[in-house]
Amino acid sequence: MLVRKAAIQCLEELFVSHDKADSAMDRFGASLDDRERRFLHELVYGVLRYYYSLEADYSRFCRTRPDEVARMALLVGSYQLRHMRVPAHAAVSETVAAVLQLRPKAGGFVNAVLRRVGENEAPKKLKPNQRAELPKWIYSHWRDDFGAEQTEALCQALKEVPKLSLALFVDRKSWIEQVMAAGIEVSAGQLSPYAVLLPAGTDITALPGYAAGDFTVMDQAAQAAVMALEPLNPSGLIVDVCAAPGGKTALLAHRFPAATIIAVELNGRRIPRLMENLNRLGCRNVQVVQANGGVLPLADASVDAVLLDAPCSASGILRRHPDAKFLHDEQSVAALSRQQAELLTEALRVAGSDAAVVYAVCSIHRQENEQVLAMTGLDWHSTRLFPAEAHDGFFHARRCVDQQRVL
Ligand SMILES: C[S@@+](CC[C@H](N)C(=O)[O-])C[C@H]1O[C@@H](n2cnc3c(N)ncnc32)[C@H](O)[C@@H]1O
Repeated sequence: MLVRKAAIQCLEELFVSHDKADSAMDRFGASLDDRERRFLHELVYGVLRYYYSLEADYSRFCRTRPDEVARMALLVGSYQLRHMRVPAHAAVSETVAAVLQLRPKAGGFVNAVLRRVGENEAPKKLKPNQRAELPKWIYSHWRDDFGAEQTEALCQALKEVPKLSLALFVDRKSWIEQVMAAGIEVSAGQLSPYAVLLPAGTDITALPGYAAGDFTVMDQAAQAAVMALEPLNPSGLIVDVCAAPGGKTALLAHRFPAATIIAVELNGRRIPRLMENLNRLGCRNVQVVQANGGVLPLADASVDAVLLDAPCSASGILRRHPDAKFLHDEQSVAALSRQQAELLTEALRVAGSDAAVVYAVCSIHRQENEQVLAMTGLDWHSTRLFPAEAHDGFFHARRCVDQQRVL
């Protein structure tokens, strides 16, 4: 009952205060033990993944619109009934017990509706966005931009639990052999020579080289953005703008060991983790600078390469962060698009005319992809990776060289 109560509180926090799911779980799950925290995670993430079909499901039995606590409880209860192997009577009674603690008056209503959900099959007919488990606005944009078939496939991929993807900083072939010898399923990723894929839920602390910092968790689609950066001078100056928590900085540092890398991060609270990660991963050629990527403390045309991994709406990684679909709307995406263009303009200022420049975001919305590039007036070679079984959704673009900057 305690876990269900925490799940209802986390979801309410997310929907009312727009807090991220992870920070809400830290707050409301603080007193839970490890097993309970895993259950809390499953409930909260499960509801966020299947929100639209769950809402369509229980709404059939509501005559009035439930208040927020009751609504969250109906989602948590319906998720257990439809997607978990919790006995139906426990799913209902434990969820109702949690509601009685939070909003006693809503207990009878939640009980009656959840019982009806349990007695009936899930609705067969859902609207396209409900089937896709997406807000209407995202579904319509994607269907218009990518077509119905591609949208269907990528939405299916977004419902799957993603594989564990690592960036490995030691010889990949022998590491894979070692892991296979231990009876763990593992394969090389196709998008980066550093990538390895393991089953979801693999305990990374049990993998070889964990203590030595031989790898970091990073989706191979994100690694592909780092691979796209090809400076003419691999021992020159590389700037990584928007660097924390430092996954791509670490990959850059290992890929270009003779280069000097400046990792720029605005948020001071994220810098200790960035430094800790770089230290743990043995990156000796990185200087961390706290600065605004929109006003870089660097002269014009002074660097050999820039990677800009801009803040975005995370639409490509919804299966890892299903809360992101509720934390953004069309207005916030438009604001992000403007911020991304400003950061990119500044990245181009510090890059020499023959410097390598890569723009990257973990969102696949055109507003955060091609529309941002269009604002530079330059030609770009861009790659949009749709979410798939073996990787997240990601977008990266490399500036085509041999062109004058038009600012
Ligand atoms: C997408 S995350 C970067 C992930 C990182 N590159 C990695 O691979 O681990 C975006 C980061 O940009 C930072 N950020 C946001 N606005 C910024 C700005 N104006 N200048 C510099 N950093 C910024 C955020 O604090 C966040 O740490």
